[in-house]
Amino acid sequence: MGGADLPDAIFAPLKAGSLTLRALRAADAPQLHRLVNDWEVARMLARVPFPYSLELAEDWIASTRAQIEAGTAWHLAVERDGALLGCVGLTTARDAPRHAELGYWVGRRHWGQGIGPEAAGRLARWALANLDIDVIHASVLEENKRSAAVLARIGFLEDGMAEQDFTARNARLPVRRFRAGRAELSAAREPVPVPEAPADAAPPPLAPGANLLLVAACALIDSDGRVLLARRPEGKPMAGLWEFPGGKLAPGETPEDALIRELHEELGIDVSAACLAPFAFASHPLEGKHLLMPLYLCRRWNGTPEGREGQALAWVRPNKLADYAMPPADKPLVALLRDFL
Ligand SMILES: Nc1nc2c([nH]c(=O)n2[C@H]2C[C@H](O)[C@@H](COP(=O)(O)OP(=O)(O)OP(=O)(O)O)O2)c(=O)[nH]1
Repeated sequence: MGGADLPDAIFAPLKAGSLTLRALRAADAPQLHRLVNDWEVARMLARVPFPYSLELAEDWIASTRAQIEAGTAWHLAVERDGALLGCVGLTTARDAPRHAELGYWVGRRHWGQGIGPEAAGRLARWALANLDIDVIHASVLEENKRSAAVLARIGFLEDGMAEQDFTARNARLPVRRFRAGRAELSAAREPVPVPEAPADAAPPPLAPGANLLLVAACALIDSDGRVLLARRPEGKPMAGLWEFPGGKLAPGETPEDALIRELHEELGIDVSAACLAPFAFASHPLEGKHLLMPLYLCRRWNGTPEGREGQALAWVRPNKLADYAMPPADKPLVALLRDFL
Protein backbone atom coordinates (compact mmCIF):
# COMPACT_ATOMS: atom_id res chain seq x y z
CA MET A 1 0.00 0.00 0.00
CA GLY A 2 1.53 3.25 -0.94
CA GLY A 3 1.05 6.95 -0.93
CA ALA A 4 0.15 9.43 1.73
CA ASP A 5 -3.52 9.97 2.53
CA LEU A 6 -4.87 12.98 0.68
CA PRO A 7 -8.50 11.94 0.51
CA ASP A 8 -10.02 15.40 0.43
CA ALA A 9 -7.75 16.32 -2.44
CA ILE A 10 -8.93 13.38 -4.54
CA PHE A 11 -12.59 13.85 -3.60
CA ALA A 12 -14.13 16.92 -1.96
CA PRO A 13 -16.39 15.54 0.82
CA LEU A 14 -20.16 15.73 0.35
CA LYS A 15 -22.55 16.73 3.13
CA ALA A 16 -25.76 14.73 3.52
CA GLY A 17 -27.71 16.02 6.52
CA SER A 18 -25.58 15.16 9.56
CA LEU A 19 -23.46 12.79 7.45
CA THR A 20 -20.26 13.37 5.51
CA LEU A 21 -19.38 11.24 2.49
CA ARG A 22 -15.62 11.26 1.97
CA ALA A 23 -12.86 9.21 0.38
CA LEU A 24 -11.72 6.28 2.51
CA ARG A 25 -8.45 6.60 4.44
CA ALA A 26 -5.95 3.90 5.42
CA ALA A 27 -6.80 4.72 9.06
CA ASP A 28 -10.43 3.61 8.45
CA ALA A 29 -9.37 -0.03 8.03
CA PRO A 30 -9.84 -1.27 11.65
CA GLN A 31 -13.29 0.30 12.01
CA LEU A 32 -14.36 -0.77 8.52
CA HIS A 33 -13.21 -4.31 9.35
CA ARG A 34 -15.22 -4.34 12.58
CA LEU A 35 -18.40 -3.17 10.83
CA VAL A 36 -18.24 -5.47 7.78
CA ASN A 37 -16.92 -8.57 9.52
CA ASP A 38 -20.44 -9.11 10.79
CA TRP A 39 -22.49 -11.92 9.26
CA GLU A 40 -25.64 -9.76 9.31
CA VAL A 41 -23.90 -7.21 7.07
CA ALA A 42 -21.64 -9.46 4.96
CA ARG A 43 -24.36 -11.95 4.04
CA MET A 44 -26.31 -9.23 2.16
CA LEU A 45 -23.29 -8.02 0.14
CA ALA A 46 -22.39 -9.73 -3.12
CA ARG A 47 -18.63 -9.30 -3.18
CA VAL A 48 -17.68 -9.41 0.50
CA PRO A 49 -16.19 -12.69 1.78
CA PHE A 50 -16.84 -13.87 5.32
CA PRO A 51 -14.91 -13.85 7.57
CA TYR A 52 -13.52 -10.54 6.32
CA SER A 53 -9.92 -9.91 7.35
CA LEU A 54 -8.26 -6.63 8.31
CA GLU A 55 -5.85 -7.11 5.36
CA LEU A 56 -8.78 -7.27 2.95
CA ALA A 57 -10.12 -4.03 4.41
CA GLU A 58 -6.72 -2.37 3.95
CA ASP A 59 -6.33 -3.59 0.36
CA TRP A 60 -9.86 -2.56 -0.57
CA ILE A 61 -9.40 0.93 0.85
CA ALA A 62 -6.21 1.36 -1.18
CA SER A 63 -8.01 0.22 -4.34
CA THR A 64 -10.86 2.71 -3.83
CA ARG A 65 -8.45 5.58 -4.01
CA ALA A 66 -7.04 4.35 -7.32
CA GLN A 67 -10.60 4.00 -8.66
CA ILE A 68 -11.52 7.59 -7.76
CA GLU A 69 -8.32 8.82 -9.40
CA ALA A 70 -9.12 6.79 -12.53
CA GLY A 71 -12.74 8.01 -12.52
CA THR A 72 -14.17 4.47 -12.56
CA ALA A 73 -15.75 4.18 -9.09
CA TRP A 74 -16.44 6.31 -6.03
CA HIS A 75 -16.54 4.18 -2.87
CA LEU A 76 -16.89 6.56 0.06
CA ALA A 77 -16.87 6.44 3.82
CA VAL A 78 -20.14 7.46 5.48
CA GLU A 79 -19.08 9.41 8.55
CA ARG A 80 -20.90 11.20 11.38
CA ASP A 81 -19.11 13.07 14.15
CA GLY A 82 -15.81 11.54 13.06
CA ALA A 83 -17.08 7.93 13.26
CA LEU A 84 -17.32 5.58 10.27
CA LEU A 85 -20.90 4.25 9.99
CA GLY A 86 -20.76 2.44 6.64
CA CYS A 87 -19.90 2.91 2.99
CA VAL A 88 -21.64 4.01 -0.16
CA GLY A 89 -20.28 3.46 -3.64
CA LEU A 90 -21.00 4.14 -7.29
CA THR A 91 -19.25 2.31 -10.15
CA THR A 92 -19.57 3.31 -13.80
CA ALA A 93 -20.68 0.43 -16.01
CA ARG A 94 -17.87 -0.83 -18.25
CA ASP A 95 -20.14 -2.17 -20.97
CA ALA A 96 -22.92 0.45 -20.89
CA PRO A 97 -21.89 4.07 -21.44
CA ARG A 98 -23.70 6.61 -19.21
CA HIS A 99 -24.88 3.89 -16.78
CA ALA A 100 -23.61 3.25 -13.24
CA GLU A 101 -24.26 0.90 -10.32
CA LEU A 102 -24.95 2.06 -6.75
CA GLY A 103 -24.18 0.08 -3.59
CA TYR A 104 -24.17 0.78 0.16
CA TRP A 105 -24.04 -0.84 3.55
CA VAL A 106 -24.40 0.46 7.08
CA GLY A 107 -22.92 -1.12 10.22
CA ARG A 108 -25.52 -3.05 12.23
CA ARG A 109 -25.36 -0.79 15.26
CA HIS A 110 -26.35 2.17 13.06
CA TRP A 111 -29.40 0.60 11.40
CA GLY A 112 -32.81 2.23 11.66
CA GLN A 113 -31.55 5.84 11.62
CA GLY A 114 -32.17 6.67 7.95
CA ILE A 115 -28.44 6.62 7.14
CA GLY A 116 -28.82 4.46 3.99
CA PRO A 117 -31.28 6.71 2.15
CA GLU A 118 -29.48 9.90 3.20
CA ALA A 119 -26.05 8.68 2.04
CA ALA A 120 -27.08 6.69 -1.04
CA GLY A 121 -29.49 9.42 -2.17
CA ARG A 122 -26.83 12.09 -1.92
CA LEU A 123 -24.24 10.07 -3.83
CA ALA A 124 -26.77 9.23 -6.54
CA ARG A 125 -27.79 12.89 -6.99
CA TRP A 126 -24.16 14.03 -6.92
CA ALA A 127 -23.26 11.42 -9.55
CA LEU A 128 -26.02 12.43 -11.98
CA ALA A 129 -25.01 16.09 -11.60
CA ASN A 130 -21.25 15.59 -11.92
CA LEU A 131 -20.47 12.43 -13.88
CA ASP A 132 -21.28 11.57 -17.48
CA ILE A 133 -24.14 9.24 -16.59
CA ASP A 134 -27.92 9.25 -17.05
CA VAL A 135 -29.06 6.04 -15.32
CA ILE A 136 -28.14 4.45 -12.00
CA HIS A 137 -28.88 0.79 -11.27
CA ALA A 138 -28.85 -1.09 -8.00
CA SER A 139 -29.36 -4.74 -7.02
CA VAL A 140 -30.75 -5.94 -3.73
CA LEU A 141 -30.77 -9.51 -2.47
CA GLU A 142 -34.40 -10.66 -2.69
CA GLU A 143 -34.70 -11.18 1.07
CA ASN A 144 -33.16 -7.78 1.90
CA LYS A 145 -36.35 -5.77 2.44
CA ARG A 146 -34.49 -3.06 4.38
CA SER A 147 -32.24 -2.29 1.40
CA ALA A 148 -35.13 -2.33 -1.10
CA ALA A 149 -36.91 0.22 1.11
CA VAL A 150 -33.82 2.47 1.00
CA LEU A 151 -33.91 2.52 -2.81
CA ALA A 152 -37.66 3.13 -2.95
CA ARG A 153 -37.27 6.05 -0.55
CA ILE A 154 -34.63 7.69 -2.73
CA GLY A 155 -36.88 7.38 -5.79
CA PHE A 156 -35.56 4.24 -7.51
CA LEU A 157 -38.08 2.15 -9.47
CA GLU A 158 -37.99 -1.64 -9.49
CA ASP A 159 -37.40 -3.07 -12.96
CA GLY A 160 -37.08 -6.84 -12.68
CA MET A 161 -35.15 -9.73 -11.22
CA ALA A 162 -31.67 -11.10 -11.87
CA GLU A 163 -29.16 -13.41 -10.22
CA GLN A 164 -25.83 -12.59 -8.64
CA ASP A 165 -23.00 -14.52 -6.97
CA PHE A 166 -22.76 -13.87 -3.22
CA THR A 167 -19.22 -14.63 -2.03
CA ALA A 168 -20.00 -14.95 1.67
CA ARG A 169 -22.85 -17.41 0.95
CA ASN A 170 -20.91 -19.23 -1.77
CA ALA A 171 -24.12 -19.20 -3.80
CA ARG A 172 -25.86 -17.60 -6.76
CA LEU A 173 -28.97 -15.89 -5.46
CA PRO A 174 -31.95 -13.92 -6.83
CA VAL A 175 -31.71 -10.13 -6.66
CA ARG A 176 -34.29 -7.40 -7.26
CA ARG A 177 -33.07 -4.82 -9.79
CA PHE A 178 -33.80 -1.10 -9.42
CA ARG A 179 -33.03 1.91 -11.59
CA ALA A 180 -33.32 5.69 -11.44
CA GLY A 181 -32.57 8.59 -13.73
CA ARG A 182 -32.79 12.36 -13.23
CA ALA A 183 -36.59 12.42 -13.28
CA GLU A 184 -36.95 9.76 -10.56
CA LEU A 185 -34.34 11.25 -8.25
CA SER A 186 -35.55 14.83 -8.46
CA ALA A 187 -39.20 13.76 -8.16
CA ALA A 188 -38.41 11.90 -4.92
CA ARG A 189 -36.70 14.96 -3.50
CA GLU A 190 -39.19 17.61 -4.42
CA PRO A 191 -42.68 16.14 -4.30
CA VAL A 192 -44.99 18.41 -6.26
CA PRO A 193 -48.18 18.93 -4.25
CA VAL A 194 -51.21 18.16 -6.38
CA PRO A 195 -53.96 20.69 -5.57
CA GLU A 196 -57.28 19.02 -4.96
CA ALA A 197 -59.76 20.04 -7.63
CA PRO A 198 -63.37 20.26 -6.53
CA ALA A 199 -65.46 17.53 -8.15
CA ASP A 200 -67.10 18.54 -11.45
CA ALA A 201 -65.15 21.84 -11.50
CA ALA A 202 -64.35 23.08 -14.98
CA PRO A 203 -60.64 23.95 -15.36
CA PRO A 204 -60.13 27.72 -15.06
CA PRO A 205 -59.52 29.42 -18.42
CA LEU A 206 -55.84 30.05 -19.13
CA ALA A 207 -54.63 33.44 -20.29
CA PRO A 208 -52.81 33.29 -23.64
CA GLY A 209 -49.23 32.14 -23.03
CA ALA A 210 -49.95 31.18 -19.41
CA ASN A 211 -48.61 27.67 -19.95
CA LEU A 212 -45.37 28.96 -21.51
CA LEU A 213 -42.08 28.79 -19.64
CA LEU A 214 -40.03 31.66 -21.07
CA VAL A 215 -36.28 31.16 -20.85
CA ALA A 216 -33.59 33.20 -22.63
CA ALA A 217 -30.31 31.44 -23.52
CA CYS A 218 -27.10 32.47 -25.18
CA ALA A 219 -24.33 30.77 -27.13
CA LEU A 220 -21.19 32.69 -26.20
CA ILE A 221 -18.62 32.19 -28.97
CA ASP A 222 -14.93 32.85 -28.36
CA SER A 223 -12.29 33.96 -30.85
CA ASP A 224 -11.50 30.29 -31.68
CA GLY A 225 -15.15 29.67 -32.59
CA ARG A 226 -15.80 27.58 -29.49
CA VAL A 227 -19.17 27.68 -27.72
CA LEU A 228 -19.58 27.94 -23.95
CA LEU A 229 -21.71 25.28 -22.25
CA ALA A 230 -22.55 25.25 -18.55
CA ARG A 231 -23.40 22.15 -16.54
CA ARG A 232 -26.66 22.32 -14.55
CA PRO A 233 -25.64 21.94 -10.91
CA GLU A 234 -26.91 19.42 -8.35
CA GLY A 235 -30.29 20.41 -6.93
CA LYS A 236 -31.71 21.82 -10.19
CA PRO A 237 -33.95 19.78 -12.49
CA MET A 238 -31.88 18.01 -15.18
CA ALA A 239 -28.73 18.40 -13.04
CA GLY A 240 -25.64 17.19 -14.88
CA LEU A 241 -26.90 18.08 -18.36
CA TRP A 242 -25.03 20.78 -20.29
CA GLU A 243 -26.90 23.88 -21.45
CA PHE A 244 -26.51 27.30 -22.97
CA PRO A 245 -26.15 29.84 -20.16
CA GLY A 246 -29.31 31.77 -19.43
CA GLY A 247 -32.46 31.43 -17.36
CA LYS A 248 -36.11 32.21 -16.85
CA LEU A 249 -37.51 35.66 -17.58
CA ALA A 250 -38.50 37.53 -14.42
CA PRO A 251 -41.81 39.46 -14.54
CA GLY A 252 -41.57 42.48 -16.82
CA GLU A 253 -38.20 41.49 -18.34
CA THR A 254 -37.46 41.25 -22.04
CA PRO A 255 -35.39 38.22 -23.12
CA GLU A 256 -32.40 40.55 -23.55
CA ASP A 257 -32.84 41.99 -20.02
CA ALA A 258 -33.05 38.47 -18.62
CA LEU A 259 -29.91 37.33 -20.45
CA ILE A 260 -27.88 40.36 -19.41
CA ARG A 261 -28.89 39.69 -15.78
CA GLU A 262 -28.36 35.91 -15.94
CA LEU A 263 -24.97 36.14 -17.68
CA HIS A 264 -23.82 38.52 -14.97
CA GLU A 265 -25.20 36.42 -12.08
CA GLU A 266 -24.13 33.02 -13.43
CA LEU A 267 -20.88 33.81 -15.23
CA GLY A 268 -19.77 37.21 -13.94
CA ILE A 269 -19.62 38.77 -17.42
CA ASP A 270 -21.19 41.96 -18.75
CA VAL A 271 -22.99 41.93 -22.06
CA SER A 272 -24.84 44.70 -23.86
CA ALA A 273 -28.14 44.15 -25.68
CA ALA A 274 -26.48 45.32 -28.93
CA CYS A 275 -24.14 42.29 -28.78
CA LEU A 276 -26.97 39.75 -28.46
CA ALA A 277 -27.88 38.49 -31.94
CA PRO A 278 -31.14 36.49 -32.17
CA PHE A 279 -30.33 33.11 -33.71
CA ALA A 280 -33.02 30.45 -33.20
CA PHE A 281 -35.49 29.21 -30.63
CA ALA A 282 -36.48 26.00 -28.84
CA SER A 283 -40.10 24.99 -28.34
CA HIS A 284 -40.58 21.89 -26.22
CA PRO A 285 -42.83 20.48 -23.46
CA LEU A 286 -41.16 20.84 -20.06
CA GLU A 287 -42.21 20.20 -16.47
CA GLY A 288 -45.94 20.30 -17.24
CA LYS A 289 -45.54 23.56 -19.20
CA HIS A 290 -44.17 24.46 -22.60
CA LEU A 291 -40.65 25.84 -22.90
CA LEU A 292 -40.17 28.69 -25.35
CA MET A 293 -36.49 29.60 -25.41
CA PRO A 294 -34.91 32.12 -27.77
CA LEU A 295 -31.22 31.41 -28.32
CA TYR A 296 -28.94 34.39 -28.97
CA LEU A 297 -25.37 34.43 -30.22
CA CYS A 298 -22.82 36.66 -28.52
CA ARG A 299 -19.18 37.20 -29.51
CA ARG A 300 -18.38 40.24 -27.34
CA TRP A 301 -18.54 40.59 -23.59
CA ASN A 302 -16.58 42.09 -20.73
CA GLY A 303 -14.90 39.85 -18.18
CA THR A 304 -13.93 36.18 -18.15
CA PRO A 305 -16.77 33.67 -17.74
CA GLU A 306 -16.54 31.69 -14.50
CA GLY A 307 -19.03 29.34 -12.89
CA ARG A 308 -20.28 31.65 -10.14
CA GLU A 309 -22.89 29.16 -8.93
CA GLY A 310 -20.41 26.30 -8.78
CA GLN A 311 -21.39 25.06 -12.24
CA ALA A 312 -18.76 23.48 -14.50
CA LEU A 313 -18.08 25.28 -17.79
CA ALA A 314 -16.76 23.92 -21.07
CA TRP A 315 -15.63 25.69 -24.23
CA VAL A 316 -16.68 23.29 -26.95
CA ARG A 317 -15.87 23.12 -30.65
CA PRO A 318 -19.07 23.11 -32.74
CA ASN A 319 -18.37 19.60 -34.11
CA LYS A 320 -18.02 18.30 -30.51
CA LEU A 321 -21.26 19.78 -29.15
CA ALA A 322 -23.12 16.51 -29.73
CA ASP A 323 -20.73 14.76 -27.28
CA TYR A 324 -22.31 16.74 -24.43
CA ALA A 325 -25.58 15.48 -22.94
CA MET A 326 -28.06 18.40 -23.17
CA PRO A 327 -31.78 18.87 -22.40
CA PRO A 328 -34.04 17.48 -25.15
CA ALA A 329 -35.16 21.00 -26.17
CA ASP A 330 -31.56 21.85 -27.15
CA LYS A 331 -31.05 19.07 -29.68
CA PRO A 332 -32.34 21.03 -32.73
CA LEU A 333 -30.41 24.13 -31.60
CA VAL A 334 -27.16 22.17 -31.46
CA ALA A 335 -27.63 20.94 -35.02
CA LEU A 336 -28.37 24.48 -36.26
CA LEU A 337 -25.40 25.92 -34.42
CA ARG A 338 -23.01 23.29 -35.72
CA ASP A 339 -24.11 23.98 -39.29
CA PHE A 340 -23.90 27.76 -38.80
CA LEU A 341 -20.49 28.03 -37.11
N1 LIG B 1 -30.49 28.23 -19.50
C1 LIG B 1 -30.97 27.19 -20.19
N2 LIG B 1 -32.10 26.55 -19.80
C2 LIG B 1 -32.51 25.52 -20.54
C3 LIG B 1 -31.80 25.09 -21.68
N3 LIG B 1 -32.45 24.03 -22.23
C4 LIG B 1 -33.54 23.78 -21.45
O1 LIG B 1 -34.38 22.89 -21.60
N4 LIG B 1 -33.57 24.69 -20.42
C5 LIG B 1 -34.59 24.69 -19.39
C6 LIG B 1 -34.07 24.14 -18.08
C7 LIG B 1 -34.93 24.86 -17.06
O2 LIG B 1 -36.14 24.16 -16.91
C8 LIG B 1 -35.21 26.18 -17.71
C9 LIG B 1 -34.25 27.23 -17.24
O3 LIG B 1 -34.49 27.38 -15.92
P1 LIG B 1 -33.36 27.54 -14.80
O4 LIG B 1 -33.80 26.75 -13.65
O5 LIG B 1 -32.01 27.29 -15.33
O6 LIG B 1 -33.59 29.06 -14.63
P2 LIG B 1 -33.01 30.06 -13.63
O7 LIG B 1 -31.56 30.25 -13.91
O8 LIG B 1 -33.93 31.22 -13.76
O9 LIG B 1 -33.06 29.26 -12.28
P3 LIG B 1 -33.98 29.26 -11.01
O10 LIG B 1 -33.87 30.64 -10.46
O11 LIG B 1 -35.35 28.87 -11.46
O12 LIG B 1 -33.32 28.17 -10.21
O13 LIG B 1 -35.02 25.99 -19.12
C10 LIG B 1 -30.62 25.76 -22.07
O14 LIG B 1 -29.94 25.43 -23.04
N5 LIG B 1 -30.24 26.81 -21.28
